Amino acid sequence: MNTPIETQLIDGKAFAERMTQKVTEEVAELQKTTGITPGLAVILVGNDPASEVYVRNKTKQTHKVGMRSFMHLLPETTTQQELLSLIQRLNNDPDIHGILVQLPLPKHLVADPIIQAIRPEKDVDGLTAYNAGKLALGHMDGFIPCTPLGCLLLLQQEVPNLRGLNALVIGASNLMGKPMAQLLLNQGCTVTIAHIDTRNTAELAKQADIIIVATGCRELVKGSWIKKGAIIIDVGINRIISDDKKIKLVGDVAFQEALGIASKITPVPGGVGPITISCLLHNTLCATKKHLSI
Ligand SMILES: Nc1nc(=O)c2c([nH]1)NC[C@@H]1CN(c3ccc(C(=O)N[C@@H](CCC(=O)O)C(=O)O)cc3)C=[N+]21
Repeated sequence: MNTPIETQLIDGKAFAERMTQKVTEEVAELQKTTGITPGLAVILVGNDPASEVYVRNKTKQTHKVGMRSFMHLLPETTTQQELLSLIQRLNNDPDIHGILVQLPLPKHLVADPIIQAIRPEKDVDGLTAYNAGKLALGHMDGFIPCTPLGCLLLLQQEVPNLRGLNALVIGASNLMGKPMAQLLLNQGCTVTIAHIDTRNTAELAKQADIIIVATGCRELVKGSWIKKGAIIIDVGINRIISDDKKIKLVGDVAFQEALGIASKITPVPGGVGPITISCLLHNTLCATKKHLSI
């Protein structure tokens, strides 16, 4: 009864590369026909090492697809007003089609008013009330946050029809868990959201055909929580010091334990992370096209 099954690793890197390739071709085509180059502004406040890695990756990829990247690295001491002024400036800059404020912000800043100051047409992170509301209404023409969008595209590749499946989303953030749940609901899944106060997450997980976990809690999901044949999307990125004293990335799923139980799983690294960036570039291209009304 408990014979292990073969677990397939979902290659997020290959998926991301295909997506990025398509964006590259479309950017070239857009330039040829309109002379316009999509521009993405990324704002990073302070010097959180993990955020610096992501922002550097984003810049590199933005250039790779032929877009312009406008990087704003601001000191830890930046005030709320300074950040708001910068957003206003970027909102009005015709060379900029997408604006992303890297989260989390330093503690003295209040993120929500800053995010809400972004013009919804340039909100490639999909975090403004307008875009979040669109998604909640089931409209797919607003901007969808990059990580949940990437998870959905990946899932759709693996399971063409998601209708009627039990999906458990663990984590309820505005950036990931909430929009993920909305997307899965729109696809006809029966969606449960577990979060920090949920008392029976393991029990809920055992019922799930799909588990998507984004908590920042390393190896939270144990092998014993997983239903045989379930599909696991691991959004967690936790840095640990391994036995050989090297920094190693691990996800929110006890990966070794999941092998032989899950039918498919995304590895960390090389799973969801690279797709997030491809989706950001995709959203920036969409923002540029919308701006040009094409
Ligand atoms: N406003 C905002 N929007 C975001 O989309 C956003 C954010 N804030 N804050 C932080 C999270 C995290 N995030 C990642 C992007 C790329 C990788 C990525 O490339 N990961 C590689 C490994 C990179 C590494 O070495 O850390 C991988 O998983 O294979 C991971 C995570 C975007 N986020």
